[in-house]
Amino acid sequence: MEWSRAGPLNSAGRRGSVSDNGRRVCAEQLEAERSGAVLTRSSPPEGMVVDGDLDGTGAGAFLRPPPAVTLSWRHIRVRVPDGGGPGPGNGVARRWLPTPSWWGPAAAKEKVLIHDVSGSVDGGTFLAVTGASGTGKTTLLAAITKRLQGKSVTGDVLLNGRPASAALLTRVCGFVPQQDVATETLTAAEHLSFMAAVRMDARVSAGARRRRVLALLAHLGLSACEHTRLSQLSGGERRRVALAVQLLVQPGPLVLALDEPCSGLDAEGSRLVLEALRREADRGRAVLCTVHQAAPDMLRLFSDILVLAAGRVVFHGPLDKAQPFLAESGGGGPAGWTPSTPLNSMLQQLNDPGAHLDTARVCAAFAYSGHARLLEDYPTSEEVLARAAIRAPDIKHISWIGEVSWILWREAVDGRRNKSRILAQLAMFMLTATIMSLAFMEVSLSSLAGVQSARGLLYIIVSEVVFTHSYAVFHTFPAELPVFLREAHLYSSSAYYVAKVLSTVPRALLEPALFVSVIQSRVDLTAGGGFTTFASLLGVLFLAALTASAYGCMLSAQFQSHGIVLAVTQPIDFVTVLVAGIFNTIRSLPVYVSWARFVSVFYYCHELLSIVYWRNVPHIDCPGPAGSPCLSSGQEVLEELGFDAAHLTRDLAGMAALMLGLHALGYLGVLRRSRQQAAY
Ligand SMILES: Nc1ncnc2c1ncn2[C@@H]1O[C@H](COP(=O)(O)OP(=O)(O)OP(=O)(O)O)[C@@H](O)[C@H]1O
Repeated sequence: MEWSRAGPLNSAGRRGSVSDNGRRVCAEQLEAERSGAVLTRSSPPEGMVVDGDLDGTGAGAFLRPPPAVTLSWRHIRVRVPDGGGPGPGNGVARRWLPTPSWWGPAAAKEKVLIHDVSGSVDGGTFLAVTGASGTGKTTLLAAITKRLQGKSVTGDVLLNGRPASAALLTRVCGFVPQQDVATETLTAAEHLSFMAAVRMDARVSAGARRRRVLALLAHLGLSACEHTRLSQLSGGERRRVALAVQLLVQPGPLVLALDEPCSGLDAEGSRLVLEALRREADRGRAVLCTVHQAAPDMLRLFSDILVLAAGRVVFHGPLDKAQPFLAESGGGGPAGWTPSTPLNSMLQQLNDPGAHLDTARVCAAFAYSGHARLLEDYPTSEEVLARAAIRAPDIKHISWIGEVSWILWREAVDGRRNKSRILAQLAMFMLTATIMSLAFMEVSLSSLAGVQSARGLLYIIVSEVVFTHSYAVFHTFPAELPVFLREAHLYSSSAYYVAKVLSTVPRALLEPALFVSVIQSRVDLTAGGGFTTFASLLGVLFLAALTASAYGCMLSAQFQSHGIVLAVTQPIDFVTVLVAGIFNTIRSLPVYVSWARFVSVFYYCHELLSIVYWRNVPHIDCPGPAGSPCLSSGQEVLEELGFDAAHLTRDLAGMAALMLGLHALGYLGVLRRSRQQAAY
């Protein structure tokens, strides 16, 4: 098979013309914009705007055509440790357990997902990466955009013939994964506004950002969904919102890579998405997307196709060359392809494991074709090297405070949309307070029983506030991890952590205040100490709620799953409650246990509340028979508990230090996560 002179990789051939095509389109559009003409290049669906003021600045999208770009990859090989094999030796267990012979032979050490794949895509090209499920389409897409983590990847990725770093590719190559994750309660416009704020140049005004968002929504046929929550969008609308996010920054990504943008969509939804992508390619971007199965009329939207089978290339080249190549190299085999077999049915057979095709034979035919050699040589050809080196766009990022503010804004919107859950939690908290106030309203300090009840009440307040505020945030980071990892390159981890912590503050202030106010309405929590004592109690509980929430943040930032967080907290809760002076006096604890009180929010809070309460009780009646046990003052109660009124300042400082220490650990947990798994 010989099509090298007409092939896409030939300097005089189609790739050159596709790329030129992209520039030509831009020039045409520029001319049209100048003359005020309306462009209708690719017949958009109704309601979809092809052109317009996409940058929201009045300049028009095409005044800045993207530079000519060629993304190439050479000898890409992706390997993973093979965790398969017989017996329970998979994954973590394999590393620690010996492999007894009865589990069967040891499994191979690694599995190759992508075998020495080379290829290239120019600006102006719309490349379909297709193949059966599990053939490595997603892996290849992630490898050539350097988004792949945790797998051993070798080979080169080049931009205009020069080696491209992961950082550069992150900046110039938009990547839309198959399952896009976002804050689901936001509307399409809100989500885009947030993304515009953290992605676009900080010098772009808020008004221009807003116009850009609206123009993109119109451009992608999403104007009707402007105020629809992401969770309520259809699959196709959702994909187009994800595409809009990638197009926010001008001049936009030179390369757009999308993993299965049509998965789960009906024919109409797929058409809308692919047509939108086609237009992006027509503007000079290199657009690659994986497609599991594309109907013939969808396939026609692509200019090039890369067919994979078991991590090897079956064919990579212009769409119109695929059918003749496959007919020739696969002819005579069990498939019985002839020159008239439609490409679509060939692809279907390739995707069907039941067809038992000898894909190795077709792959070999491609590997030994002159075309495959051209694919390897093309990235460093004179034509490609003559193009300007690609540099990351000079974008001024918003300030750290700006990042915190925008993340807080998103938290606030999310909170507003979840207000029924928040109100239900508050109502339950208040119900608990009401029940407690009813249960303890008869408390009188004129007997030992009354003293015990007062001690019990203080402890229940401590445990209610601490448990509620720590458990309330256990889910925070595990639940948001996918969103955070997708966005980790858009804002700093510290801004994210600080915003998440700040968003817990209103609740930590409001709930204890309401809680003790409800109890105070029936039971005197000040022991006659008046407003000052009540304010002191509140202050202690605010600090305790903030520290408990710091503990929750720390634990949830360390572990990926909410279930693990709940499992880990149990022994920690047990020890920290044990040393809080509730079930035994502090004095009775052995040294090797009692030190734990200095990291126990229960201990600090319990001692502080006890000091604030009992120091107002100079005298307690001891009405029982002479010689019966008696605590005759608040001071004696404190001593009995093992507490000391002189610890007031020490405990306040200790609790504040504990809070800061827990947040430092929590932040380190978030930082570790952001580095371990980059956005994919
Ligand atoms: N970390 C890993 N360890 C072992 N195997 C892996 C790992 N990641 C991916 N694989 C395997 O690599 C192969 C390619 O996966 P990939 O997701 O790239 O396929 P795909 O062609 O995109 O499939 P689909 O169309 O179903 O999305 C699959 O067989 C998958 O099970």
